[in-house]
Amino acid sequence: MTTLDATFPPAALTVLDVIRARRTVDIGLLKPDAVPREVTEAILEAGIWAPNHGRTEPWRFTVFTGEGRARLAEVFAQAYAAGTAPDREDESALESQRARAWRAPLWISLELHMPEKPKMPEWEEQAALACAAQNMWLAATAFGLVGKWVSGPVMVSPVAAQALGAPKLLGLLVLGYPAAERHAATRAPLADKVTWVE
Ligand SMILES: Cc1cc2nc3c(=O)[nH]c(=O)nc-3n(C[C@H](O)[C@H](O)[C@H](O)COP(=O)(O)O)c2cc1C
Repeated sequence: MTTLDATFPPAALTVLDVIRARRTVDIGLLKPDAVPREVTEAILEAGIWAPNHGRTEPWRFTVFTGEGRARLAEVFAQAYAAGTAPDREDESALESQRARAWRAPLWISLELHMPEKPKMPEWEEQAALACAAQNMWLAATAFGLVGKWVSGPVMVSPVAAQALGAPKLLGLLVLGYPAAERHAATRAPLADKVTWVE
């Protein structure tokens, strides 16, 4: 993104600022402080305003917070166990899967529900859910939250999806207040990615 132009409308400056401020931060760098319910609801509301082709609204979210994270801990353990050969499974690995759920105050699952009679190809429904995820991440950023979209094998496991009652899981958004300064980020220059035809 180029330097912001102070003559841009205030709303544009705010949105562009929030987009630039969004940062992926490891769960180890989050404070344990809970995210207020009204903030979480505003974030979810941002999610459902994402574009979706054919008004299919293919997203469902499960919010894990507070003691509810015990359920998520079990989902992680179940998904991990299902993806690990029985002779390689060990109790300490299962425990660290469970412990992970408690290391962040807020988890939002990204569940894909294709319509019964699909009107659009699955990639479009996945793209719509990704737009919802980004909307939520940006709204969270505006509230001073940081976090990560997690999509490792456990996070997208069909076993985890089934435990949540979802046909497919595209991972989870994990959010919390930052315990440390935000790190700087870089992107390749715009000129490397854009072709102008004028
Ligand atoms: C679909 C998707 C899945 C991601 N999954 C992971 C993940 O499993 N683990 C991880 O550390 N980061 C994950 N990320 C975050 C990227 O690593 C991160 O966006 C990238 O490093 C750029 O950093 P930034 O988000 O701070 O700009 C994911 C991002 C996207 C869009």
